[in-house]
Order: sequence, then C-alpha cells, then structure tokens
Amino acid sequence: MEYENKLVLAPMVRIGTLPFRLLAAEYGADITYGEEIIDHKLVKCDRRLNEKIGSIDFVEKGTGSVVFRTCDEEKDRVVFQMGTSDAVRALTAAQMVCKDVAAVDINMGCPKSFSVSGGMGAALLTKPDLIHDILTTLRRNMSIPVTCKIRLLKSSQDTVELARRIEKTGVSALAVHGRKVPDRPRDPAKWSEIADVVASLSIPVIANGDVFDYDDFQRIKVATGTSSVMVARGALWNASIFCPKGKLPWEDVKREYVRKSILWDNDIKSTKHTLKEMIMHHSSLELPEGKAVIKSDSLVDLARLYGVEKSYDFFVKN
Ligand SMILES: Cc1cc2nc3c(=O)[nH]c(=O)nc-3n(C[C@H](O)[C@H](O)[C@H](O)COP(=O)(O)O)c2cc1C
Repeated sequence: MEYENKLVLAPMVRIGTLPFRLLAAEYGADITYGEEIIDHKLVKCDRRLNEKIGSIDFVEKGTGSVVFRTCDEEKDRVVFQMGTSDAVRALTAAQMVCKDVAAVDINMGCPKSFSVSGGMGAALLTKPDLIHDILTTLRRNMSIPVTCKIRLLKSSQDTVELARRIEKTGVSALAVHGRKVPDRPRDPAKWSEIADVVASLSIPVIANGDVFDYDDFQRIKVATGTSSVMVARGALWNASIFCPKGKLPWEDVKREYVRKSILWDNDIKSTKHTLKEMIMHHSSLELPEGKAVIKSDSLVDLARLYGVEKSYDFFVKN
C-alpha cells in the first residue's frame, strides 16, 4: 500500500467497524483504519468465513463475539490497528490477520488508563527500546506494511528523535496525532510540531488533528508539509467529510450508516454507540430521535427508526 497523498479514516474505538469504514471509503477515504484491537483479544479468536454476509470474521472462542470483521472489498485499504506491549504477542496477532488486511498499525498514542496501565498505547512512547523491538519483529516477519501512530512528546526535539528511531525500524509510514499525552481533545492540535517531524523523516508522515472540513485537508497539508491526512472526529460527525464536493446532509450519512450496519450485521451496541455520538454532536440525546436510538434493542428497530426497512428485509431474505 502507498501512503503518499492519502485521505485516511483514523482508528476509533467502537466506531471504526466494517460499516463505518465502508461508509468513509464510499465518500472518498483512501485508507481506513479499524478500531484498536488488543493483541490478547485477537489471539483468542478463530478466523471464520461468514457465508451469509460475505465477511471474514475473527470470532472469540467461547463467547462467539466478533472481535474483527472485514471483507474483500476493503482488503486493499483496511489497516488493522493493534494495542500491544509485547513483540512476540503482537506478531502472533498480526500473522492471524495479515492475509485479510492491507497493513498493520501499532497504537502508541492512546492515553486512556486501560491502555497505559497495560503498557500499551501512550505508555510505549517512553520505551523506545520496546518500540524498536515490536516494530522490527513485525517488519522482519511480515510481508504487508507495518506502521505506527504516535502523539507528540514534551518537546518537538524529543518527538523528532523518537520519530527518527521509528523510521529506522523500516516502518512504511508514521501517523502523528498533533497533541501531547496530557492534552484534551479541545486543545488545538499543534500542526507546527507535526511539521518538524515531516521535515526530519524520509518516510511518509500522516498528519492528524483538527480536520473538520474538506478545506482543512489542504490547510494541514500546507502547514505540515505532508501529503497524507488522517481524520477522526470530523469523520465521526459526518463521514462525507472526504467528499471533494463538500459534505452531504448528516441525516443522509446517518441513514446510509444504518443501512450498511444492517447489511453487514454490525453489533447493535456498536451501531447504537456510533449513532449516539453523531446525534450528540448535531443535536441531543434528550430529543425523540436520541431517545428512540437508546431504546432500540435490535437492528430491525433501527431500520424502522431510519426508514431503511428494505435493507433489513434484503438482509433477512438473503
Ligand atoms: C471516539 C474516538 C475513538 C478513538 N479511538 C482510537 C483508537 O482506537 N486508536 C487510536 O490510535 N486513536 C484513537 N482515537 C484518536 C484518534 O484516532 C485521533 O488521533 C484523535 O481523535 C485526533 O484526531 P481528530 O482531531 O481528527 O479527532 C480515537 C478518537 C476518538 C474521538
């Protein structure tokens, strides 16, 4: 996979499942990251072909829950993002999915206590030897691209130093979220510090942070000097942000998301969570639509709510 000149859907826990990734791609995303999946969880899964819907599922033994679902249509652009703190376990997990995805990415930016206390996510940023171990192990043993996603360190110099070490492991690209570990999402992303990384590396850098409109793609490219841009919240709130002609009405985007969730038999909890996040941004969960989503028990309830019963009938009959 190439990483130059790409519009990228960022990894988002509980959001970046198959229907959301396909939605973003339909609107113009070139590369779509899946939600972070922890290596411990993936290694407990079996790979199964789901003949009913034509997906490839990684299903947890014992519970039967689908941990990762993908399909042939996205094989050349989907990135499997992993949470890990151990090179050997990361490799075991990566080898399980490598034939079904375009690349594997390691999350080195998540500041949440669940990740950090397990030595994953942003905890890795202070362990350059472990980063080296994980990335070189994956690189040497995998034929698909390996990448990672970091946050900024305390000083720009520290970030550049770490980015240079990461580049030496042979990764194909580096995504940089322009915030530091203690920063909140409302703090502005520091595009100038991403620019320092871009200027110091030869591999493609994917700039991430505060892209909310199509015009922002050009602004962040100019400000950072890179050609590839990753979007999280801007895509969550309206996945058609990737359309060069401008965003579609969010009502249409939401309905298309529900339709795809039905066709790909998406987990109802994850579908509701994504819809609630969209509604909270544009309106309120206290209004009738929000209340109805909260009350929905199944995809058929959501099909009725959004007037896409035909998709549900198609799903049931086929
Ligand atoms: C709902 C949500 C879930 C996220 N989950 C992940 C994740 O699984 N892995 C990751 O590396 N970053 C995750 N992030 C961080 C985003 O990928 C991104 O780095 C951050 O939101 C900044 O981009 P933005 O300004 O476009 O939102 C998440 C962000 C949001 C809003």
